[in-house]
Amino acid sequence: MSEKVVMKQITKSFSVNGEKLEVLQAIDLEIKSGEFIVIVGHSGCGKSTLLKIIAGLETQDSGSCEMDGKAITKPGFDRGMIFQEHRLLPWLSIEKNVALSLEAYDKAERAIQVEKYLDLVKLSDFKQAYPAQLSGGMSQRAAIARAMAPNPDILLLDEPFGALDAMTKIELQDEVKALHQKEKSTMIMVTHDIEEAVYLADRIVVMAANPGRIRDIVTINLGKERDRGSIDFTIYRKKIYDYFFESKVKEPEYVI
Ligand SMILES: Nc1ncnc2c1ncn2[C@@H]1O[C@H](COP(=O)(O)OP(=O)(O)OP(=O)(O)O)[C@@H](O)[C@H]1O
Repeated sequence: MSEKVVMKQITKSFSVNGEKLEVLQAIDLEIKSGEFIVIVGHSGCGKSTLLKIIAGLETQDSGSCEMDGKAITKPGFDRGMIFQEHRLLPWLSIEKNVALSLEAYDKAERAIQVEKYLDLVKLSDFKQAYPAQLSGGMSQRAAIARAMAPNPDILLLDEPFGALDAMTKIELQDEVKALHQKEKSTMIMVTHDIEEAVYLADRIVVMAANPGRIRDIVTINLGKERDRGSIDFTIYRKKIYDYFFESKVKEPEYVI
């Protein structure tokens, strides 16, 4: 696999109430084409800022961020982004919302892509519905279809399932996982949910806060089909959990 994204010595500060807030410090990260990367870390450690730099929505103060060897300077259809809230336009039907990301396509191709992705996220029967007529999970599925329809090389997911109930979240995790395997796009997700991270990631980037920096990168050697109840899964979950919380229960020794 070749490198899709290469970040070198990224730093980023914001000015808050006249004070300089150092948000990202010396971030070095290489993401391979087709990888599923999940970023975890305490609230405010700079996860979304990192994602926005890859999206071209924020610019680093120093260091470089490249995609396929070219500096990222602005957003583009080669990167799709999904947020915690679906951000669908309420006055457009679901199919028209999805078609919005397909400006560069001609009418016939646009219709094919809309059909394909609404089918993949199981919303074909709701293409003429409006966002207010969909549940939270369905709206998020529509947002996934909209982001994936232009065939982006990279899908950036910023806590996409954070506002969903537990059952819907599990269903959508499986759908995103299936899409990743089918479409072979590179996926970079931010989450607070450690189980979600272990379920989906090829590698988990563990961040530390103040300033935001990479504390560790954990490769998840669990294959593609993962059982949330297996011992190996539980060991990984605890390994990630232990980066953030001191365990009060004495666990048996484990080695990964
Ligand atoms: N545009 C901005 N202007 C000023 N400060 C900002 C801006 N964007 C982010 N920040 C600050 O940068 C820090 C990191 O924000 P960021 O959203 O990247 O963190 P996060 O790890 O994604 O947090 P959370 O998990 O709570 O979403 C926070 O203290 C935030 O207040």
